[in-house]
Amino acid sequence: MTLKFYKYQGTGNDFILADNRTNQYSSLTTDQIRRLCDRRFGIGADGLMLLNQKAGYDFEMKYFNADGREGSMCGNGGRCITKFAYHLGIHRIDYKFIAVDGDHEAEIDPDGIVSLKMKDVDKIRRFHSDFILNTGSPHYIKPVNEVMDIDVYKKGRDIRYSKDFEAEGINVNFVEQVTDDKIIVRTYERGVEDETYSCGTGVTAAALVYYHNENGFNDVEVKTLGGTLTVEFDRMGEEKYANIWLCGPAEKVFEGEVVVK
Ligand SMILES: N[C@H](CCC[C@H](N)C(=O)O)C(=O)O
Repeated sequence: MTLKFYKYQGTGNDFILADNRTNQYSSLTTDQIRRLCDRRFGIGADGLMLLNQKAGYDFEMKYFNADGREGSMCGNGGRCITKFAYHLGIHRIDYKFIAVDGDHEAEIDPDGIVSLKMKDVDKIRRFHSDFILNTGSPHYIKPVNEVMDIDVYKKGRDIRYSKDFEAEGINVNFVEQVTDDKIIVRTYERGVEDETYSCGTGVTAAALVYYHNENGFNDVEVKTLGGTLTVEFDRMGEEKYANIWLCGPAEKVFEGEVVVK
């Protein structure tokens, strides 16, 4: 099969996208997706997404991690696929799409910034001196000093493959607070099994945890290795977070065709 693909990135979290509205790519296998995402044998990406047709929605987002397996929600992916939908001619003021964790809304600013509404969060678990929560994907949040000096691959891997998380896996975020409304996040991603330049659901999780700690923000600027995102949300009483929006750039990098064997 020949795959017509589009490469996108959102703060350095990069994806292969394909228009699957006629189901022509639905038969892609785990091995084929893993190979396409491989940075030496393939196009190279943190994940692959299919844009599917879905009644009642502008589109459906089907997301696969770089290991070829279907992942849980991807925040940067959701922002990139919205831009992709726009480029395919699906023009809306308010996009409505469905992903693995349910319904999402998204908007594209005149300056190209894409904002994505994330699912509500109603539980943040304490785990020793760290935190665990699900923002569409499961996240482990570890507060640290000097996040740039951390060996994210090694330390992230140790947590991800520890007894508590080995079976299901978890995404591990190391977070440094810079000022009252600014944090830096570095993420070890499950399914990529490496550090990525940015993880949207991880950035969202980190922003919520810092509010949960009553540091008082509801509009948090988050720096990642690949750029800056903002997270806006309302805290509705104890441990209930709603109207969570993840905002930042999402750009097409190139497009092409590849023969998939
Ligand atoms: N990069 C993604 C997270 C992908 C989730 C995936 N790593 C999984 O746990 O299935 C993001 O921007 O939110």
